[in-house]
Amino acid sequence: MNPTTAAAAAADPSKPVFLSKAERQKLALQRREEAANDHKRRAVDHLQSLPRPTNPSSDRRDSDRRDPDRERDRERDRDRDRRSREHSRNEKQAEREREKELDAIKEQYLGSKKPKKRVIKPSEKFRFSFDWENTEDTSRDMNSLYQNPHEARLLFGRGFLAGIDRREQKKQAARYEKETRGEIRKKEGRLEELPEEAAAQKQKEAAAEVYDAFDMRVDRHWSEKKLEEMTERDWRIFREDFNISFKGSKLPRPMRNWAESRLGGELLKAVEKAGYKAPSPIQMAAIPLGLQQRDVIGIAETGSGKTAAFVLPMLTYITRLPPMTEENEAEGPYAVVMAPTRELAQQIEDETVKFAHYLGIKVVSIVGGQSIEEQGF
Ligand SMILES: Nc1ncnc2c1ncn2[C@@H]1O[C@H](COP(=O)(O)OP(=O)(O)OP(=O)(O)O)[C@@H](O)[C@H]1O
Repeated sequence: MNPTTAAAAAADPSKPVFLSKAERQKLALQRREEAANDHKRRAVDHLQSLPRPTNPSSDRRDSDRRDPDRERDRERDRDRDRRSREHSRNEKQAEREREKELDAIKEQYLGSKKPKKRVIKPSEKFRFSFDWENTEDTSRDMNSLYQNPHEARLLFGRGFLAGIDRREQKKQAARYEKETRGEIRKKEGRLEELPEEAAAQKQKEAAAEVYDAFDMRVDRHWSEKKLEEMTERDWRIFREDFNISFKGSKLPRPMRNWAESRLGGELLKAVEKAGYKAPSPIQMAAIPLGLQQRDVIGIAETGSGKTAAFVLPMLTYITRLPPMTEENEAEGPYAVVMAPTRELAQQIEDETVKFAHYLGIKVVSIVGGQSIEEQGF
């Protein structure tokens, strides 16, 4: 406002006063500043009027400060709780350790009982399974032919079904025959059964009560059978009788007696002369394998005839080799048997000599600690 206008306004306030642009801008700025200040003041007033948030810890601290005894008591309680918790935790830990130790002892003495992993056979794994059971099928076959399936009657009651008690089948057949005869009689208008029919029926019923020769048939023992008559079952019983078990593939049958062994005639004579009436189980099992020149690990108790079990096939093999002459004698012995002790070496020599003697085969045992020249000749 210039001095002239200001003076004029002061002189007469009711009169409109001309304000220049600069004066108007200045006035507007002043008004805005006042409004902003006013707004700020109101906001501050509002904040101060709000309730102040209380600080609990500071409150507690204040009250604690006021009551230190109570705080000490509380601290003591907390300490006691902590100690009792620790104690029970330690006890539980000790209990667990004791149980573990007990389990370890049990496992050592009773053996572990780890559950075996069940191996699912491929046939079980890939078996096709229907979504429903056969019995759940409630649909009825509309064809009456299939509603009452006919029970098979083999050869009009004369045959037998496998797996079903033969006596039961005979009784059923006799009953069926009686019923059929009755129906025929009715059709023919006869009331009474003919005496021969009644007798035949009685005979049939009586026969159904007893086991016939076929039912009672008992298979012969393997020892009464020829080699070619032996069945798988007979061989199984034979192996069980002599406690013979094998591990390996393409195994030959064990020999049941010396006659069935494929030892040469000379050797069989030697066996007879040695007084070996029947082969021992290890000989039954190992000699056929030895004669096939297979590698064998034979396990049998001491004194069970293991020596003859490998010596006899060895001698059989040697008899097939060309005889020893001046030309080939330097090539070495026909066979070498190694033994872990001198006693065993001598024992094997004695046993081998029993048979080799008849075949003209020379046997020597060579042991450590003695002159080789002395032993070789
Ligand atoms: N089939 C047989 N019949 C009768 N006696 C036999 C028969 N086979 C072996 N013997 C005799 O049985 C005795 C023991 O045989 P052998 O020494 O071969 O047994 P072993 O199983 O080798 O014993 P070890 O384990 O002590 O070596 C020998 O005197 C032997 O002559």
